[in-house]
Amino acid sequence: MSARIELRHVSKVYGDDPHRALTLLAQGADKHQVLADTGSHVGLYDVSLSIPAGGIYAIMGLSGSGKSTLVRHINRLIDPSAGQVLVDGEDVLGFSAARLRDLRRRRISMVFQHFGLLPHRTVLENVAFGRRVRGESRRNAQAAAQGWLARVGLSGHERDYPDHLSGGMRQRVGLARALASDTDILLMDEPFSALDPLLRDDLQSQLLTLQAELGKTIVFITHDVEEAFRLGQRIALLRDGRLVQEGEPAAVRAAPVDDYVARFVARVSGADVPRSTGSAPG
Ligand SMILES: Nc1ncnc2c1ncn2[C@@H]1O[C@H](COP(=O)(O)OP(=O)(O)OP(=O)(O)O)[C@@H](O)[C@H]1O
Repeated sequence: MSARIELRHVSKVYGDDPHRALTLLAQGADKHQVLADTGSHVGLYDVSLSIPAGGIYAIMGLSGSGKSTLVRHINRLIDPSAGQVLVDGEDVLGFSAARLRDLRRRRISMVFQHFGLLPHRTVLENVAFGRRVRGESRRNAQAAAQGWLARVGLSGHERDYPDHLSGGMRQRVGLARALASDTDILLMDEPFSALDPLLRDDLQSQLLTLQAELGKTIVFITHDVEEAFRLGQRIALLRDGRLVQEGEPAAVRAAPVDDYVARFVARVSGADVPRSTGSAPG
């Protein structure tokens, strides 16, 4: 169970006159010029990429580079100013309200940095929530939730409230909730960024194991290049709303397209960083 995702020439401008901004961008303006000229913020510009089914796809970039904007297009929390977003070859922009609801309930779940848990519900209820919303009985939903809580090491915390848990435990609840929803796509927006390094390492390992076992399509946002290289079977690097480079980590490491990418990959331990732009491997 998994799903393929494709973005075709996706642009997103936050502002009143996206067409003017897009015209300026097409003429070569960058997001700073567009902001100065039009007052609009460029979230993404002309991003095309293909996310294969059944793997972890890491999207990295500095703060404001457009990572969250990109993933929020996949479940249409954001609609593009231009371009197409396809899930398994179908353009989600053409979906009816009912199909969109179905997409969000049955096909795509999200894990956020700040957990997004329901504070007045227990851990078990939080994890069972997605299944309950889909109409599953309480008994079945909670049985499934219990199983996922055990998988992420939280057995015994079913009746706790999120506020009583540490950050790492809350993030595990978020992960269990997404997995319990049994969607084939997981969108993860900086899920481990707030955690200390050891916990983060631990959760990264767990995510790799779970992905290998379950074969989900995971889109994982991070500003941490080491995390991107550890988790991603493919990685994409965004800068100022543009896609700078995309590919398998080894290929990106071996041949960064420019100095900006080279500086990024130099931070990955063991990286063999070419000194000049676009150098061949070795
Ligand atoms: N609702 C919004 N209204 C106006 N501008 C926005 C909005 N959301 C995002 N932006 C702008 O779009 C650009 C990309 O933002 P986005 O949040 O996608 O980046 P990001 O890489 O996820 O950053 P971060 O790591 O800080 O979350 C930024 O310049 C941001 O200010």
